[in-house]
Amino acid sequence: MGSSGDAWKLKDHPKLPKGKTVAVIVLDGWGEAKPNEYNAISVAETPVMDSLKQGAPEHWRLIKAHGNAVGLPTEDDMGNSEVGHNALGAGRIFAQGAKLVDLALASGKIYDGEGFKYVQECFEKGTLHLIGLVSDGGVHSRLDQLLLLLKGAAERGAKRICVHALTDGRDVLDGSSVGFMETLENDLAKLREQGVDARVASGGGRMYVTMDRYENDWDVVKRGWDAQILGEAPHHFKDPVEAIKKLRQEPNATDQYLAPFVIVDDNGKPVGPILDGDAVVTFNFRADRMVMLAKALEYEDFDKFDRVRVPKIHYAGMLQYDGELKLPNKYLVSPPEIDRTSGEYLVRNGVRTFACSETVKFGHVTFFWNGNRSGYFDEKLEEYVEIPSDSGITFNVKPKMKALEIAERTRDAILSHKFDQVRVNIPNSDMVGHTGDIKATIEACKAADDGVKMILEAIEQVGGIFLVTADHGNAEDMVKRNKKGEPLLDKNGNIQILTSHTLEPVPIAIGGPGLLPGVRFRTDLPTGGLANVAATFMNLHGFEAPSDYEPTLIEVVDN
Ligand SMILES: O=C(O)[C@@H](CO)OP(=O)(O)O
Ligand SMILES: [Mn+2]
Ligand SMILES: [Mn+2]
Repeated sequence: MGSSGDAWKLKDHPKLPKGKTVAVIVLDGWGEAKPNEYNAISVAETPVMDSLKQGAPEHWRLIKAHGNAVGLPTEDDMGNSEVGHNALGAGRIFAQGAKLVDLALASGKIYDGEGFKYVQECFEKGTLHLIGLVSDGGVHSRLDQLLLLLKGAAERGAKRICVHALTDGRDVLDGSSVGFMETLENDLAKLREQGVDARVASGGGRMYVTMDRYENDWDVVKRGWDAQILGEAPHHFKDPVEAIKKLRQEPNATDQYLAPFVIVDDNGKPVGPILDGDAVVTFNFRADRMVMLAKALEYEDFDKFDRVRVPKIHYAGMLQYDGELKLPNKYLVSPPEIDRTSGEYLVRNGVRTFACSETVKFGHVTFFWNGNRSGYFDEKLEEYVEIPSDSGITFNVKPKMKALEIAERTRDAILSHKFDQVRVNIPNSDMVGHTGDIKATIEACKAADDGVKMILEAIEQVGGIFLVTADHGNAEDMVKRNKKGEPLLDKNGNIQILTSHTLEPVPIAIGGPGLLPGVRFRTDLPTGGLANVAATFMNLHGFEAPSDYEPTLIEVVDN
């Protein structure tokens, strides 16, 4: 595609005009649930979002943001930013990494590919290292996939295997890392009985070790490098379950922020630094938080931190994390091929596009939005602005994050009249929601609402159109619940805080002075989801969406 201009040409919408400035606002982690004390969004002062809701059903409705609607394996899979922004930007539902890996493992095809063969070359003499997130969250990785991969690799000749485990507590309950590590240890023990020297070699909390994203804080990746590659960490343990239990007792320790540790033998020597001749697989399927480590492992010219020692390894990702950068070069499962995104179509039809967020979500409205592709389609027509995020803090400390700055830059972009589409991600409800701090999350939701207000005011001034939605739920439910929906208590009688995303639907609202009076949400698409949004805003730009896109959510009635 793309060689001929005609292939990209979008049909004019029969009724809707071109040339209106359209603001597409994504509130990250903003779902819809019944008001109650654990619904930070309902408790927070959010006059703008509340007023949009008054527009239901014509200009406000709910859409699905989890499970099959975003290409995840089951309806029990909560949504996440990767699949959410992929669906929003691509306008179609693609089988996502989680599902593709499931299929490749079930069919055994994962072992037939070039990627596995490449790592397999090291099995005779070297160690196979598996680095990734150990939980059943299903957002970045899944423990059951890791266990299958361990078994499969052992059956195919791996004699020595080291797992470098990152603890979660963000997609799953805080404290659950102990149980996941026990499960992993159990399986490793079985492999040891079969004569495979299989063990955990290092660990640390995902937000403090390895899994930074969008180059917000390279120290995070360095801490992982030191533990995983060099075998150096401030804490030494003989047993990984023991390690987690002990480190969780440190002040403010959580699964997400657990200090890095290495496992040592009876002589105090690290059991699994990564050495020349070893194989490495990063087993997360999701891209954003693996790209930085992949760069450190793969790039010869790398200057983000001193790697000290760069082992000669055979490295493969579970997936290729960045198709444009071909990073990593080798991978076990081919990623979804998300082509012909709305971003590319609109730019190729002359829509001048501005995208903005702060660092921790910047790639969401650029990279994920554009089908896991970095960079511009057309530099002359696009501008992507990244507001630097705070680093080295948990976001409950500064719940306003950069919402104001994002809104200001977006307002200025709208008022400049240089853009036809402005697209933003406002991260507060998600990033602060993940800390589990309800009070801070309430402040975060207010800050997000203030940000929306500023952007809508600018749209008002230029006679434009807005579309406000979210990528998945988070802040609308901060407590773990039983099947009846009642809050669950822990053994001390405290509520169990929910730090993860949810299965809730998300709102979508349209409006602004540029919206023709006859435009309203259709009533014949009750199960609409995030993938229906792209066709919707393409219409608002005056175009018909390509015929294979999920249908638009709007219709135009003659008044
Ligand atoms: O922080 C992240 O990596 C995920 C949760 O694991 O959140 P989001 O999908 O909203 O980016
Ligand atoms: Mn998100
Ligand atoms: Mn999130």
